[in-house]
Amino acid sequence: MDSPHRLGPGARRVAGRIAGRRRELVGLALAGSAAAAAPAGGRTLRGARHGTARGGRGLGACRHRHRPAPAVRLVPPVRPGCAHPRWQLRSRTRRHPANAAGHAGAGARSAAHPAPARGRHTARVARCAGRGAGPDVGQRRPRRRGAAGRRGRGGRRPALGRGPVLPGHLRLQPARQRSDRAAPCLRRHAAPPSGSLGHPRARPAAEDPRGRADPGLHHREGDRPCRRARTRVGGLHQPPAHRHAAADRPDHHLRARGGLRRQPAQARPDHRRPLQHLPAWWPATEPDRDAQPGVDPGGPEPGREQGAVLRGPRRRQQPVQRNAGRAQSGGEQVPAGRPVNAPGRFITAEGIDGAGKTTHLDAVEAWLRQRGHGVLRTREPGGTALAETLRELVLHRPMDALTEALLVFAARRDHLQQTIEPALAAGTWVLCDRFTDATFAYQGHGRGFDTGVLAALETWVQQGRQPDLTLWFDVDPAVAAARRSAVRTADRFEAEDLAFFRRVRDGYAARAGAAPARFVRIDAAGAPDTVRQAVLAALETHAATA
Ligand SMILES: Nc1ncnc2c1ncn2[C@@H]1O[C@H](COP(=O)(O)OP(=O)(O)OP(=O)(O)O)[C@@H](O)[C@H]1O
Ligand SMILES: Cc1cn([C@H]2C[C@H](O)[C@@H](COP(=O)(O)O)O2)c(=O)[nH]c1=O
Repeated sequence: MDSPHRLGPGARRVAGRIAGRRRELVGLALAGSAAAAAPAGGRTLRGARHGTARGGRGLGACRHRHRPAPAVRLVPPVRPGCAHPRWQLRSRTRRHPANAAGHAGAGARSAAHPAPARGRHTARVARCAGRGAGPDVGQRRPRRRGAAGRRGRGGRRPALGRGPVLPGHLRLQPARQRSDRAAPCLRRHAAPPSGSLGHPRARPAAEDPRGRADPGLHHREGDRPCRRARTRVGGLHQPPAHRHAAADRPDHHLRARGGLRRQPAQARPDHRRPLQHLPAWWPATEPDRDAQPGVDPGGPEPGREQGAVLRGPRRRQQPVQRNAGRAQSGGEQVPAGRPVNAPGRFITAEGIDGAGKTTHLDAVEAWLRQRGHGVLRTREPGGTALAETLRELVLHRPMDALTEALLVFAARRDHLQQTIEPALAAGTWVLCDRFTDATFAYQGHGRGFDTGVLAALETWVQQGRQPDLTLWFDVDPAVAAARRSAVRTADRFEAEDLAFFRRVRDGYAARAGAAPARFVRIDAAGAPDTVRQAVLAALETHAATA
Protein backbone atom coordinates (compact mmCIF):
# COMPACT_ATOMS: atom_id res chain seq x y z
CA MET A 1 0.00 0.00 0.00
CA ASP A 2 1.27 3.36 -0.99
CA SER A 3 2.01 5.51 1.92
CA PRO A 4 3.21 9.09 2.03
CA HIS A 5 5.83 7.88 4.50
CA ARG A 6 7.44 5.57 2.01
CA LEU A 7 9.93 6.33 -0.63
CA GLY A 8 9.80 5.03 -4.09
CA PRO A 9 12.51 2.68 -5.20
CA GLY A 10 14.45 5.29 -7.13
CA ALA A 11 14.41 7.76 -4.32
CA ARG A 12 15.52 5.12 -1.95
CA ARG A 13 18.52 4.36 -4.09
CA VAL A 14 19.55 7.96 -4.20
CA ALA A 15 18.95 8.36 -0.52
CA GLY A 16 21.04 5.33 0.14
CA ARG A 17 23.90 6.78 -1.83
CA ILE A 18 23.64 9.98 0.10
CA ALA A 19 23.62 8.25 3.37
CA GLY A 20 26.56 6.14 2.30
CA ARG A 21 28.63 9.17 1.51
CA ARG A 22 27.80 10.67 4.81
CA ARG A 23 28.74 7.57 6.62
CA GLU A 24 32.14 7.74 5.04
CA LEU A 25 32.70 11.07 6.58
CA VAL A 26 30.99 11.16 9.87
CA GLY A 27 31.30 7.61 11.08
CA LEU A 28 29.34 4.53 11.05
CA ALA A 29 27.51 5.08 14.25
CA LEU A 30 25.71 8.27 13.17
CA ALA A 31 25.38 7.20 9.60
CA GLY A 32 23.84 4.01 10.80
CA SER A 33 21.31 5.99 12.65
CA ALA A 34 20.56 7.96 9.55
CA ALA A 35 20.26 4.88 7.43
CA ALA A 36 17.90 3.36 9.88
CA ALA A 37 15.63 6.32 9.57
CA ALA A 38 15.77 6.42 5.82
CA PRO A 39 12.92 4.17 4.91
CA ALA A 40 10.52 6.00 7.12
CA GLY A 41 11.75 9.47 6.38
CA GLY A 42 9.96 10.56 3.29
CA ARG A 43 9.27 9.55 -0.18
CA THR A 44 11.24 12.04 -2.18
CA LEU A 45 14.85 12.69 -2.59
CA ARG A 46 14.69 15.61 -0.24
CA GLY A 47 12.61 13.71 2.10
CA ALA A 48 15.24 11.07 2.11
CA ARG A 49 17.97 13.57 2.56
CA HIS A 50 16.27 15.32 5.31
CA GLY A 51 14.52 12.53 7.02
CA THR A 52 17.06 9.88 6.46
CA ALA A 53 20.52 11.25 6.42
CA ARG A 54 19.63 13.86 8.96
CA GLY A 55 16.83 12.18 10.70
CA GLY A 56 16.55 12.41 14.43
CA ARG A 57 19.86 13.58 15.77
CA GLY A 58 21.71 12.63 12.68
CA LEU A 59 23.93 14.68 10.52
CA GLY A 60 22.89 18.12 9.58
CA ALA A 61 19.87 17.93 11.78
CA CYS A 62 19.56 21.68 11.66
CA ARG A 63 16.38 22.93 13.21
CA HIS A 64 14.56 19.67 12.64
CA ARG A 65 17.15 17.44 14.03
CA HIS A 66 15.39 16.73 17.29
CA ARG A 67 12.13 16.03 15.61
CA PRO A 68 10.86 12.84 14.15
CA ALA A 69 11.54 12.50 10.51
CA PRO A 70 8.82 14.44 8.81
CA ALA A 71 6.77 13.69 5.84
CA VAL A 72 7.86 16.05 3.16
CA ARG A 73 7.00 16.81 -0.34
CA LEU A 74 9.24 17.96 -3.07
CA VAL A 75 9.45 21.70 -3.09
CA PRO A 76 12.06 23.32 -5.25
CA PRO A 77 14.10 26.06 -3.67
CA VAL A 78 13.14 29.63 -4.11
CA ARG A 79 16.57 30.31 -5.39
CA PRO A 80 17.57 27.64 -7.82
CA GLY A 81 20.67 25.95 -6.68
CA CYS A 82 20.32 26.54 -2.99
CA ALA A 83 20.80 23.32 -1.21
CA HIS A 84 19.68 24.34 2.19
CA PRO A 85 16.79 22.33 3.48
CA ARG A 86 14.93 25.48 4.21
CA TRP A 87 14.49 25.86 0.52
CA GLN A 88 13.94 22.24 -0.20
CA LEU A 89 11.52 21.10 2.41
CA ARG A 90 8.10 22.08 3.25
CA SER A 91 6.41 20.46 6.11
CA ARG A 92 3.33 18.51 5.33
CA THR A 93 1.90 19.19 8.69
CA ARG A 94 -1.50 19.88 7.29
CA ARG A 95 -1.53 16.64 5.42
CA HIS A 96 -0.04 14.51 8.06
CA PRO A 97 -1.10 15.18 11.61
CA ALA A 98 1.79 13.22 13.00
CA ASN A 99 4.13 15.91 11.83
CA ALA A 100 2.09 18.88 12.83
CA ALA A 101 3.91 19.54 16.06
CA GLY A 102 7.34 18.74 14.82
CA HIS A 103 7.29 21.05 11.81
CA ALA A 104 5.34 24.00 12.81
CA GLY A 105 8.53 25.93 12.82
CA ALA A 106 9.45 24.78 9.39
CA GLY A 107 6.15 25.90 8.09
CA ALA A 108 6.67 29.31 9.56
CA ARG A 109 10.04 29.57 8.01
CA SER A 110 8.73 28.62 4.69
CA ALA A 111 6.18 31.32 4.96
CA ALA A 112 8.86 33.78 5.75
CA HIS A 113 10.40 33.23 2.38
CA PRO A 114 8.88 33.73 -1.00
CA ALA A 115 7.17 30.86 -2.62
CA PRO A 116 9.83 28.74 -4.22
CA ALA A 117 9.99 28.35 -7.89
CA ARG A 118 9.91 24.83 -9.07
CA GLY A 119 12.74 23.59 -11.13
CA ARG A 120 16.26 22.46 -11.41
CA HIS A 121 17.39 21.68 -7.98
CA THR A 122 17.56 17.98 -7.81
CA ALA A 123 20.86 17.66 -9.54
CA ARG A 124 22.38 20.33 -7.38
CA VAL A 125 21.26 18.68 -4.25
CA ALA A 126 22.51 15.39 -5.43
CA ARG A 127 25.82 16.94 -6.24
CA CYS A 128 25.99 18.61 -2.91
CA ALA A 129 25.00 15.49 -1.09
CA GLY A 130 27.38 13.46 -3.13
CA ARG A 131 30.27 15.46 -1.83
CA GLY A 132 29.86 14.05 1.58
CA ALA A 133 29.73 16.21 4.59
CA GLY A 134 28.79 19.13 2.41
CA PRO A 135 27.01 21.94 4.05
CA ASP A 136 26.21 20.07 7.20
CA VAL A 137 29.43 19.33 8.88
CA GLY A 138 32.56 21.16 9.52
CA GLN A 139 31.33 24.21 7.65
CA ARG A 140 30.85 27.03 9.97
CA ARG A 141 30.12 30.59 9.39
CA PRO A 142 33.30 32.56 9.87
CA ARG A 143 33.58 35.04 12.65
CA ARG A 144 32.78 38.54 11.65
CA ARG A 145 36.05 39.76 12.98
CA GLY A 146 39.42 38.20 13.11
CA ALA A 147 41.43 36.18 10.75
CA ALA A 148 38.72 33.61 10.14
CA GLY A 149 36.28 36.30 9.13
CA ARG A 150 38.66 37.66 6.59
CA ARG A 151 39.19 34.46 4.77
CA GLY A 152 38.33 34.17 1.18
CA ARG A 153 35.45 32.14 0.01
CA GLY A 154 37.51 29.11 -0.61
CA GLY A 155 39.29 29.14 2.71
CA ARG A 156 38.68 26.55 5.35
CA ARG A 157 36.67 27.72 8.23
CA PRO A 158 36.87 26.57 11.75
CA ALA A 159 34.12 24.39 13.13
CA LEU A 160 32.43 26.45 15.78
CA GLY A 161 29.13 24.71 16.14
CA ARG A 162 27.67 23.39 19.34
CA GLY A 163 25.62 20.61 17.84
CA PRO A 164 25.46 16.95 18.71
CA VAL A 165 28.63 15.09 19.31
CA LEU A 166 30.13 13.87 16.11
CA PRO A 167 33.14 11.83 15.32
CA GLY A 168 36.42 13.62 15.45
CA HIS A 169 36.35 17.27 14.66
CA LEU A 170 32.95 17.28 13.09
CA ARG A 171 30.23 19.20 14.80
CA LEU A 172 26.89 20.50 14.00
CA GLN A 173 25.91 24.00 14.63
CA PRO A 174 22.58 25.26 15.82
CA ALA A 175 19.92 25.48 13.24
CA ARG A 176 19.81 29.26 13.20
CA GLN A 177 23.48 29.61 12.49
CA ARG A 178 23.40 26.95 9.92
CA SER A 179 20.63 28.55 8.04
CA ASP A 180 22.67 31.71 7.73
CA ARG A 181 25.53 30.05 6.08
CA ALA A 182 23.79 27.41 4.10
CA ALA A 183 24.15 29.22 0.85
CA PRO A 184 27.93 29.50 0.95
CA CYS A 185 27.99 25.79 1.23
CA LEU A 186 26.35 25.53 -2.08
CA ARG A 187 29.06 27.54 -3.67
CA ARG A 188 31.60 25.16 -2.37
CA HIS A 189 29.80 22.27 -3.86
CA ALA A 190 29.09 23.84 -7.14
CA ALA A 191 31.00 22.34 -9.99
CA PRO A 192 34.52 23.73 -9.90
CA PRO A 193 35.81 25.62 -12.87
CA SER A 194 37.37 23.43 -15.45
CA GLY A 195 41.03 22.99 -14.98
CA SER A 196 40.89 23.45 -11.27
CA LEU A 197 41.74 20.79 -8.80
CA GLY A 198 38.24 20.75 -7.55
CA HIS A 199 38.70 23.41 -4.96
CA PRO A 200 35.86 25.80 -4.97
CA ARG A 201 36.82 29.31 -5.69
CA ALA A 202 35.24 32.50 -6.71
CA ARG A 203 34.64 32.95 -10.37
CA PRO A 204 36.86 35.63 -11.82
CA ALA A 205 35.25 38.69 -13.22
CA ALA A 206 36.28 37.67 -16.69
CA GLU A 207 34.17 34.57 -16.32
CA ASP A 208 31.07 36.47 -15.60
CA PRO A 209 28.65 35.10 -18.12
CA ARG A 210 27.34 38.54 -18.74
CA GLY A 211 30.75 39.70 -19.72
CA ARG A 212 31.28 42.40 -17.16
CA ALA A 213 33.34 42.74 -14.10
CA ASP A 214 31.66 41.88 -10.90
CA PRO A 215 33.31 43.57 -7.96
CA GLY A 216 32.89 40.90 -5.39
CA LEU A 217 29.31 39.91 -6.06
CA HIS A 218 28.48 37.14 -8.40
CA HIS A 219 25.42 37.49 -10.46
CA ARG A 220 24.98 33.93 -11.45
CA GLU A 221 21.57 32.68 -10.79
CA GLY A 222 22.68 29.72 -8.80
CA ASP A 223 24.81 31.82 -6.52
CA ARG A 224 22.29 34.40 -5.64
CA PRO A 225 20.97 32.55 -2.58
CA CYS A 226 24.51 32.13 -1.38
CA ARG A 227 25.09 35.80 -1.47
CA ARG A 228 21.76 36.43 0.07
CA ALA A 229 22.46 34.14 2.94
CA ARG A 230 25.85 35.71 3.49
CA THR A 231 24.54 39.19 3.68
CA ARG A 232 21.74 38.45 6.02
CA VAL A 233 21.93 40.82 8.93
CA GLY A 234 19.70 40.67 11.92
CA GLY A 235 17.33 38.31 10.21
CA LEU A 236 16.52 40.80 7.49
CA HIS A 237 17.08 40.02 3.90
CA GLN A 238 17.92 42.56 1.33
CA PRO A 239 16.60 41.82 -2.09
CA PRO A 240 19.64 40.77 -4.08
CA ALA A 241 18.33 42.22 -7.25
CA HIS A 242 18.09 45.63 -5.64
CA ARG A 243 21.62 45.51 -4.41
CA HIS A 244 22.88 44.38 -7.74
CA ALA A 245 21.10 47.16 -9.44
CA ALA A 246 22.88 49.65 -7.23
CA ALA A 247 26.21 48.00 -7.78
CA ASP A 248 25.79 48.11 -11.51
CA ARG A 249 24.74 51.69 -11.69
CA PRO A 250 27.27 54.41 -12.45
CA ASP A 251 28.49 56.45 -9.54
CA HIS A 252 26.41 59.47 -10.27
CA HIS A 253 23.32 57.37 -9.82
CA LEU A 254 24.41 56.54 -6.34
CA ARG A 255 24.72 60.07 -5.09
CA ALA A 256 22.25 61.25 -2.58
CA ARG A 257 19.70 63.13 -4.53
CA GLY A 258 19.15 66.66 -3.42
CA GLY A 259 21.92 66.48 -0.87
CA LEU A 260 24.41 68.13 -3.16
CA ARG A 261 22.12 70.61 -4.73
CA ARG A 262 22.76 74.18 -3.93
CA GLN A 263 19.69 76.07 -3.02
CA PRO A 264 19.43 79.69 -3.91
CA ALA A 265 20.06 81.75 -0.81
CA GLN A 266 16.92 83.75 -1.21
CA ALA A 267 14.85 80.64 -1.33
CA ARG A 268 16.07 79.43 2.02
CA PRO A 269 13.81 80.04 4.93
CA ASP A 270 15.38 81.70 7.93
CA HIS A 271 15.70 78.55 9.86
CA ARG A 272 17.74 77.00 7.05
CA ARG A 273 20.36 79.69 6.76
CA PRO A 274 23.85 78.44 7.45
CA LEU A 275 24.93 78.91 11.01
CA GLN A 276 28.61 79.61 11.02
CA HIS A 277 30.78 79.35 14.04
CA LEU A 278 33.23 82.21 14.13
CA PRO A 279 35.73 83.36 16.70
CA ALA A 280 34.04 85.77 19.04
CA TRP A 281 36.75 88.36 18.47
CA TRP A 282 36.25 88.56 14.74
CA PRO A 283 34.70 91.77 13.57
CA ALA A 284 32.08 89.81 11.73
CA THR A 285 31.11 88.29 15.00
CA GLU A 286 30.63 91.67 16.58
CA PRO A 287 29.03 93.82 13.90
CA ASP A 288 29.47 97.09 15.77
CA ARG A 289 33.19 96.70 16.01
CA ASP A 290 35.37 98.58 13.53
CA ALA A 291 37.85 96.76 11.37
CA GLN A 292 39.31 99.79 9.74
CA PRO A 293 42.89 99.89 8.55
CA GLY A 294 45.29 100.72 11.29
CA VAL A 295 43.27 99.05 13.96
CA ASP A 296 44.81 95.81 14.87
CA PRO A 297 42.06 93.31 15.39
CA GLY A 298 44.15 91.57 17.94
CA GLY A 299 43.76 87.94 18.69
CA PRO A 300 41.32 86.00 20.74
CA GLU A 301 41.75 86.75 24.39
CA PRO A 302 42.79 83.78 26.42
CA GLY A 303 39.80 81.89 27.52
CA ARG A 304 37.41 83.51 25.14
CA GLU A 305 35.49 81.01 23.20
CA GLN A 306 34.03 81.07 19.79
CA GLY A 307 30.65 82.53 19.37
CA ALA A 308 27.98 81.34 17.01
CA VAL A 309 26.85 83.86 14.47
CA LEU A 310 23.89 83.54 12.22
CA ARG A 311 25.11 84.82 8.92
CA GLY A 312 22.52 86.13 6.57
CA PRO A 313 22.78 85.12 2.95
CA ARG A 314 23.91 88.48 1.62
CA ARG A 315 25.38 90.18 4.60
CA ARG A 316 28.58 92.03 3.84
CA GLN A 317 31.34 91.01 6.18
CA GLN A 318 33.81 93.38 7.70
CA PRO A 319 37.47 92.68 6.95
CA VAL A 320 38.92 90.49 9.58
CA GLN A 321 42.55 91.52 9.35
CA ARG A 322 44.09 94.87 9.00
CA ASN A 323 45.79 93.87 5.80
CA ALA A 324 43.20 91.94 3.96
CA GLY A 325 44.66 89.46 1.54
CA ARG A 326 47.81 89.01 3.48
CA ALA A 327 48.68 85.91 5.37
CA GLN A 328 46.48 85.16 8.32
CA SER A 329 47.91 84.69 11.71
CA GLY A 330 49.18 81.24 12.35
CA GLY A 331 47.42 81.14 15.67
CA GLU A 332 49.71 83.43 17.54
CA GLN A 333 48.20 86.38 19.23
CA VAL A 334 49.07 89.56 17.36
CA PRO A 335 49.29 92.28 19.94
CA ALA A 336 47.63 95.60 19.37
CA GLY A 337 50.24 98.13 18.28
CA ARG A 338 48.61 101.33 19.39
CA PRO A 339 45.32 102.85 20.33
CA VAL A 340 42.94 103.87 17.63
CA ASN A 341 44.05 107.13 15.93
CA ALA A 342 47.54 107.10 17.50
CA PRO A 343 50.47 107.61 15.10
CA GLY A 344 52.37 104.58 13.98
CA ARG A 345 55.27 103.98 16.30
CA PHE A 346 57.21 101.66 14.08
CA ILE A 347 59.85 103.77 12.29
CA THR A 348 62.55 102.37 10.04
CA ALA A 349 65.64 103.91 8.46
CA GLU A 350 66.79 102.73 5.02
CA GLY A 351 69.52 103.55 2.54
CA ILE A 352 72.77 102.25 1.17
CA ASP A 353 75.73 101.75 3.48
CA GLY A 354 77.25 105.05 4.59
CA ALA A 355 74.18 107.14 3.85
CA GLY A 356 73.97 108.34 7.47
CA LYS A 357 71.06 106.27 8.86
CA THR A 358 72.63 105.49 12.19
CA THR A 359 73.75 109.03 12.69
CA HIS A 360 70.31 110.52 12.20
CA LEU A 361 68.33 107.87 14.09
CA ASP A 362 70.14 109.25 17.11
CA ALA A 363 68.40 112.54 16.43
CA VAL A 364 65.00 110.87 16.07
CA GLU A 365 65.38 109.02 19.34
CA ALA A 366 66.35 112.20 21.14
CA TRP A 367 63.37 114.00 19.69
CA LEU A 368 60.95 111.31 20.91
CA ARG A 369 62.47 111.04 24.33
CA GLN A 370 62.28 114.76 24.78
CA ARG A 371 58.54 114.34 24.37
CA GLY A 372 58.32 111.61 26.97
CA HIS A 373 58.02 108.66 24.66
CA GLY A 374 59.54 105.34 25.28
CA VAL A 375 61.89 104.38 22.49
CA LEU A 376 63.39 101.08 21.43
CA ARG A 377 66.47 101.30 19.20
CA THR A 378 67.16 98.18 17.24
CA ARG A 379 68.51 97.01 13.88
CA GLU A 380 68.45 94.38 11.20
CA PRO A 381 69.80 91.91 10.78
CA GLY A 382 69.83 91.69 14.56
CA GLY A 383 67.82 92.85 17.50
CA THR A 384 67.81 89.54 19.35
CA ALA A 385 70.55 87.15 20.34
CA LEU A 386 69.58 84.76 17.60
CA ALA A 387 69.25 87.48 15.01
CA GLU A 388 72.60 88.92 15.90
CA THR A 389 74.14 85.50 15.39
CA LEU A 390 72.53 85.34 12.00
CA ARG A 391 73.75 88.80 11.25
CA GLU A 392 77.31 87.70 11.73
CA LEU A 393 76.77 84.91 9.24
CA VAL A 394 75.11 87.12 6.69
CA LEU A 395 77.70 89.86 6.86
CA HIS A 396 80.77 87.70 6.90
CA ARG A 397 80.14 84.23 5.46
CA PRO A 398 79.90 83.62 1.77
CA MET A 399 76.48 82.39 0.65
CA ASP A 400 74.11 82.71 -2.23
CA ALA A 401 71.25 85.16 -2.49
CA LEU A 402 68.58 82.71 -1.40
CA THR A 403 70.48 81.80 1.69
CA GLU A 404 70.95 85.46 2.43
CA ALA A 405 67.28 86.08 2.03
CA LEU A 406 66.29 83.15 4.18
CA LEU A 407 68.68 84.15 6.92
CA VAL A 408 67.66 87.76 7.01
CA PHE A 409 64.01 86.74 7.09
CA ALA A 410 64.72 84.21 9.79
CA ALA A 411 66.42 86.92 11.80
CA ARG A 412 63.47 89.20 11.08
CA ARG A 413 60.95 86.69 12.27
CA ASP A 414 62.74 86.30 15.55
CA HIS A 415 63.20 90.02 15.81
CA LEU A 416 59.54 90.65 15.31
CA GLN A 417 58.46 87.98 17.72
CA GLN A 418 60.88 88.73 20.46
CA THR A 419 61.46 92.45 20.25
CA ILE A 420 59.39 94.54 17.90
CA GLU A 421 55.88 93.24 18.51
CA PRO A 422 56.15 93.26 22.28
CA ALA A 423 57.55 96.79 22.23
CA LEU A 424 54.80 98.06 20.00
CA ALA A 425 52.24 96.29 22.13
CA ALA A 426 53.62 98.14 25.12
CA GLY A 427 53.21 101.48 23.35
CA THR A 428 56.91 101.94 22.79
CA TRP A 429 58.29 103.66 19.74
CA VAL A 430 60.46 101.32 17.76
CA LEU A 431 63.32 102.80 15.74
CA CYS A 432 64.77 100.10 13.53
CA ASP A 433 67.91 100.55 11.41
CA ARG A 434 66.85 98.67 8.25
CA PHE A 435 63.96 96.33 7.75
CA THR A 436 62.37 94.47 4.84
CA ASP A 437 62.94 97.24 2.32
CA ALA A 438 66.65 96.45 2.65
CA THR A 439 65.97 92.85 1.64
CA PHE A 440 64.21 93.97 -1.54
CA ALA A 441 66.96 96.48 -2.23
CA TYR A 442 69.97 94.29 -1.47
CA GLN A 443 68.86 90.71 -2.17
CA GLY A 444 66.26 91.68 -4.72
CA HIS A 445 67.81 94.46 -6.72
CA GLY A 446 71.43 94.19 -5.57
CA ARG A 447 71.73 90.38 -5.92
CA GLY A 448 69.02 90.05 -8.49
CA PHE A 449 66.98 87.59 -6.44
CA ASP A 450 63.32 86.98 -7.26
CA THR A 451 61.33 89.71 -5.56
CA GLY A 452 58.22 87.55 -5.83
CA VAL A 453 59.80 85.02 -3.51
CA LEU A 454 60.81 87.83 -1.21
CA ALA A 455 57.27 89.08 -1.17
CA ALA A 456 56.06 85.62 -0.22
CA LEU A 457 58.58 85.43 2.58
CA GLU A 458 57.57 88.87 3.69
CA THR A 459 53.99 87.73 3.95
CA TRP A 460 54.87 84.63 5.90
CA VAL A 461 57.27 86.29 8.27
CA GLN A 462 55.58 89.56 9.00
CA GLN A 463 51.95 88.49 9.15
CA GLY A 464 50.94 91.88 7.87
CA ARG A 465 53.29 93.93 10.00
CA GLN A 466 54.80 96.90 8.14
CA PRO A 467 56.59 100.01 9.33
CA ASP A 468 54.47 103.07 9.90
CA LEU A 469 57.15 105.43 8.71
CA THR A 470 60.26 104.73 6.63
CA LEU A 471 62.96 107.35 6.38
CA TRP A 472 64.92 106.70 3.19
CA PHE A 473 68.31 108.30 3.32
CA ASP A 474 69.15 108.70 -0.31
CA VAL A 475 72.65 109.47 -1.38
CA ASP A 476 74.89 108.79 -4.31
CA PRO A 477 76.73 105.50 -3.86
CA ALA A 478 80.07 107.09 -4.49
CA VAL A 479 79.51 109.58 -1.66
CA ALA A 480 78.41 106.84 0.70
CA ALA A 481 81.43 104.76 -0.21
CA ALA A 482 83.71 107.63 0.66
CA ARG A 483 82.12 108.04 4.09
CA ARG A 484 82.36 104.32 4.83
CA SER A 485 85.94 103.93 3.85
CA ALA A 486 86.88 106.69 6.20
CA VAL A 487 85.60 104.98 9.29
CA ARG A 488 85.51 101.16 9.00
CA THR A 489 86.50 97.95 7.30
CA ALA A 490 84.09 96.67 4.72
CA ASP A 491 81.88 93.65 5.28
CA ARG A 492 80.56 91.45 2.47
CA PHE A 493 78.08 94.08 1.34
CA GLU A 494 80.22 97.11 1.76
CA ALA A 495 82.86 95.39 -0.32
CA GLU A 496 80.52 95.36 -3.31
CA ASP A 497 81.17 97.72 -6.21
CA LEU A 498 79.32 100.88 -7.12
CA ALA A 499 77.18 99.09 -9.64
CA PHE A 500 75.81 96.91 -6.88
CA PHE A 501 74.93 99.92 -4.77
CA ARG A 502 73.34 101.63 -7.69
CA ARG A 503 71.03 98.67 -8.06
CA VAL A 504 70.38 98.79 -4.36
CA ARG A 505 69.53 102.43 -4.60
CA ASP A 506 67.19 101.70 -7.47
CA GLY A 507 65.59 99.08 -5.33
CA TYR A 508 64.84 101.57 -2.63
CA ALA A 509 63.41 103.93 -5.16
CA ALA A 510 61.11 101.21 -6.36
CA ARG A 511 59.95 100.40 -2.87
CA ALA A 512 59.39 104.05 -2.11
CA GLY A 513 57.38 104.43 -5.26
CA ALA A 514 55.26 101.44 -4.30
CA ALA A 515 54.50 102.77 -0.82
CA PRO A 516 54.64 106.57 -0.96
CA ALA A 517 52.50 107.03 2.14
CA ARG A 518 54.97 105.19 4.24
CA PHE A 519 58.20 106.40 2.65
CA VAL A 520 59.81 109.76 3.23
CA ARG A 521 62.87 110.40 1.09
CA ILE A 522 65.60 112.27 2.89
CA ASP A 523 68.33 113.84 0.82
CA ALA A 524 71.33 112.47 2.69
CA ALA A 525 73.96 114.19 0.54
CA GLY A 526 73.84 117.43 2.50
CA ALA A 527 75.61 118.44 5.64
CA PRO A 528 74.70 116.50 8.76
CA ASP A 529 72.60 119.34 10.28
CA THR A 530 70.68 119.82 7.09
CA VAL A 531 69.84 116.15 6.93
CA ARG A 532 68.87 116.18 10.60
CA GLN A 533 66.39 119.06 10.01
CA ALA A 534 64.79 117.13 7.21
CA VAL A 535 64.47 114.08 9.38
CA LEU A 536 62.83 115.91 12.28
CA ALA A 537 60.45 117.67 9.95
CA ALA A 538 59.32 114.30 8.60
CA LEU A 539 58.90 113.03 12.13
CA GLU A 540 56.76 115.97 13.15
CA THR A 541 54.62 115.51 10.11
CA HIS A 542 54.15 111.85 10.92
CA ALA A 543 53.36 112.50 14.55
CA ALA A 544 50.81 115.09 13.52
CA THR A 545 49.00 112.73 11.19
CA ALA A 546 46.99 110.10 12.79
N1 LIG B 1 75.41 114.06 6.20
C1 LIG B 1 76.60 113.56 6.44
N2 LIG B 1 77.66 114.21 5.94
C2 LIG B 1 78.90 113.74 6.15
N3 LIG B 1 79.15 112.63 6.83
C3 LIG B 1 78.11 111.97 7.34
C4 LIG B 1 76.82 112.39 7.16
N4 LIG B 1 76.01 111.54 7.75
C5 LIG B 1 76.78 110.61 8.29
N5 LIG B 1 78.06 110.87 8.05
C6 LIG B 1 79.20 110.04 8.44
O1 LIG B 1 79.23 108.90 7.58
C7 LIG B 1 79.64 107.78 8.25
C8 LIG B 1 78.59 106.71 8.10
O2 LIG B 1 77.53 107.20 8.76
P1 LIG B 1 76.45 106.17 9.32
O3 LIG B 1 77.10 105.09 10.01
O4 LIG B 1 75.41 106.92 10.07
O5 LIG B 1 75.85 105.62 7.97
P2 LIG B 1 74.89 104.35 7.83
O6 LIG B 1 73.96 104.62 6.76
O7 LIG B 1 74.33 103.99 9.12
O8 LIG B 1 75.92 103.25 7.35
P3 LIG B 1 75.70 101.68 7.52
O9 LIG B 1 74.46 101.36 6.86
O10 LIG B 1 76.84 101.07 6.83
O11 LIG B 1 75.68 101.43 8.96
C9 LIG B 1 79.83 108.19 9.71
O12 LIG B 1 81.18 108.38 9.95
C10 LIG B 1 79.10 109.47 9.81
O13 LIG B 1 79.71 110.34 10.75
C1 LIG C 1 68.39 94.17 6.81
C2 LIG C 1 69.27 93.76 5.69
C3 LIG C 1 70.57 94.15 5.65
N1 LIG C 1 71.34 93.79 4.62
C4 LIG C 1 72.74 94.22 4.60
C5 LIG C 1 72.87 95.65 4.31
C6 LIG C 1 74.06 96.02 5.07
O1 LIG C 1 75.18 95.92 4.23
C7 LIG C 1 74.19 95.03 6.14
C8 LIG C 1 73.82 95.61 7.45
O2 LIG C 1 74.83 96.49 7.84
P1 LIG C 1 74.47 97.85 8.61
O3 LIG C 1 75.85 98.47 8.89
O4 LIG C 1 73.75 97.50 9.82
O5 LIG C 1 73.69 98.68 7.68
O6 LIG C 1 73.26 94.01 5.85
C9 LIG C 1 70.85 93.02 3.63
O7 LIG C 1 71.59 92.68 2.69
N2 LIG C 1 69.58 92.64 3.66
C10 LIG C 1 68.75 92.97 4.66
O8 LIG C 1 67.57 92.61 4.65
